[in-house]
Amino acid sequence: SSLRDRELTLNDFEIGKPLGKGKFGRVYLARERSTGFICALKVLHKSELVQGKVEKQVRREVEIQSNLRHPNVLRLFGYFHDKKRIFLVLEYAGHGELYKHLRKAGKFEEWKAAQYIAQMAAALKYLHKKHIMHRDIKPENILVGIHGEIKISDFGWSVHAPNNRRQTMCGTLDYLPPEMVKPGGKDNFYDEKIDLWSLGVLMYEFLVGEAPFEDTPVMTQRRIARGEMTVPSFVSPEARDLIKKLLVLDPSKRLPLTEVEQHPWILKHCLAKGG
Ligand SMILES: Clc1cnc2c(Nc3ccc(N4CCOCC4)cc3)nc(-c3cccnc3)cn12
Repeated sequence: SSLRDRELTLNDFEIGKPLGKGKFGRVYLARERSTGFICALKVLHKSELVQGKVEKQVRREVEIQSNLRHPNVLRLFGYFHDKKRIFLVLEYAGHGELYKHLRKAGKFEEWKAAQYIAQMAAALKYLHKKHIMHRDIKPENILVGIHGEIKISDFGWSVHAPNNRRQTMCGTLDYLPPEMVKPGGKDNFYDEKIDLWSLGVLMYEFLVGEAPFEDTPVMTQRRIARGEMTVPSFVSPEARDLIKKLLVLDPSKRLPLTEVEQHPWILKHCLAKGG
């Protein structure tokens, strides 16, 4: 019977090397015995999820990600649990975490950054068409597949737009848009345009090697709220133009994803479709 037709259990898998650990669990290389299918098995401990009050978030991650099919979105093939743990059967991304490649390289060459941003725009367009906003776009949540293509992973924060987030968030503020850092921002309604802002922050970080508003937490919030950032002179004029069209305070004035895909900086570095 095919993988999808029956309840999976841990015995269906041979567990390989640990690939790494995330905030709430470890990821292992695994092979499904009957088919030899290689995948990544993410193990979450129920006790930790309850402590972290994230069980709802994990349920949402599973629900959302298991219905997504896109080359730049990491597949969730299935899940199962035993008394103590939840197991997510995920697509194996052969080249690991994008942020490790970014830290190793310092910053990416413009052609590579443009290809990654084009793939991110395609993935976000797919998600937004399903009224899903990711809300946590950053290098740490992007993996690299065996052919160098990027895969958005970790949908723990994604929700159906529009939304006003209740769950407290932790980790870096660098990627938050103005509408979420402004006082009262948390209780305003915001929509998928927050991912456009994060795409601009991601593009800046790819090209410069650090986030545009990186500072102390208080200063970061203030600089985001005012859109205060400078683009170094080594960044090409076309790239600077696209960054400026994404890092716009007013969400309604941010460049739509279709226009990101057709921006001269993207077309210059990516084989134009049908070109
Ligand atoms: Cl989900 C998921 C699917 N695939 C992966 C993956 N794949 C992966 C591939 C290759 C290498 N190596 C390539 C040679 O140099 C050493 C690392 C690491 C991870 N990693 C993580 C992960 C998660 C947390 C920390 N660290 C890695 C999660 N993954």
